[in-house]
Amino acid sequence: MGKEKLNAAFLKVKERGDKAFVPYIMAGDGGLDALEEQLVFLEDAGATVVELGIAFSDPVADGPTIQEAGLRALANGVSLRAVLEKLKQTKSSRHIPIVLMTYVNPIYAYGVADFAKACEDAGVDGLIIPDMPLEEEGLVTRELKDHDIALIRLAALTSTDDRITEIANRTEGFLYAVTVTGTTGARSTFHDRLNEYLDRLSKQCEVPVLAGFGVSTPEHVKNLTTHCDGVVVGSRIVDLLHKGDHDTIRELIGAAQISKVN
Ligand SMILES: O=P(O)(O)OC[C@@H](O)[C@@H](O)c1c[nH]c2ccccc12
Repeated sequence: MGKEKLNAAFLKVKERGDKAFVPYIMAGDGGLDALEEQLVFLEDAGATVVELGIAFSDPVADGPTIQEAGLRALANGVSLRAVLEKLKQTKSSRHIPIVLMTYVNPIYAYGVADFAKACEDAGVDGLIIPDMPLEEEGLVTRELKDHDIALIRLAALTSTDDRITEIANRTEGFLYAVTVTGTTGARSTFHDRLNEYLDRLSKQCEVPVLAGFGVSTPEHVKNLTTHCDGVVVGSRIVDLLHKGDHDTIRELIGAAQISKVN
C-alpha cells in the first residue's frame, strides 16, 4: 500500500530499462460505472500509475480539456465520496497504484481524518493537492502518514533553488515537475530551459522525477524522458478516452517503453 507500492512500481519500470508513464483521467467522465474498465485498460496498456482527478467546481490549475471533463463528471453526479466508494468496491480488479488529484476544499469538506481513512480503504496510494502550498501541508500530513498515503509535491519552473531543494526533500512517491507556467493542456512547444530544469530536479531528488503539463505526443514522451524518469499525460489522455481512441493511448504509453522500442 501507499508509498511502498508506488516505489515498487517505479522500480520495476526502471529495472526493465523503461520510463514511467502516468495517465491522468477524470473520475466519472463517461460515468462512474466506466471507471473500473478504464483503470483495467490503462493497467493492461502498460501505465505505471494512474492519476485520478476529482471534479471540482473551481479547478484553478486546469485548462479547457480537463475543465470540460470535470463538467461531464459533475453532470454525471460524481463526488469525492462516490469515487472513493467505487474504488473500494472495485479494489480487487486492479493492481496498478492510484494517485488521487483533488483540490484542498473537498478534502476539508470531507474531514481530513475521514478522508485519509477512506483513501486507504479504497486502495488509494498517493495524493496530489495542487492548491496546497508547502506552508499549509501540516494540515494533512499527519493523517496521510497514519493511513500510508504518499503526498506528491509539485515543483514549478518558477520555484527558487531553495524551494526546489525543500520540495525534492519532502516529496513522496515521485516529484511532479510542472513543465510550463500556466494551466494543464496540450501544447506544441516547451520552455527553452526545460531540460536544464529537469536535470537539476533529477540530481536533487531521490524519488523519481516525472514531467507533466503539455505532454501530448510520443515525441514529447521520448524527448522529455531523456532528462527525467517519466511523464504524466492528462489532457491528451482525457481527450482520447472520451473519443474511445484506445490505440493512440497504447501508442503514447508505448513511447515510454524504451526497452520494447529498440
Ligand atoms: O493535461 P496535461 O497538460 O497533460 O497536464 C497533466 C495534468 O492534466 C494532470 O496531472 C492534472 C490535472 N489537473 C491538475 C491540477 C494540478 C496539477 C496536475 C493536474
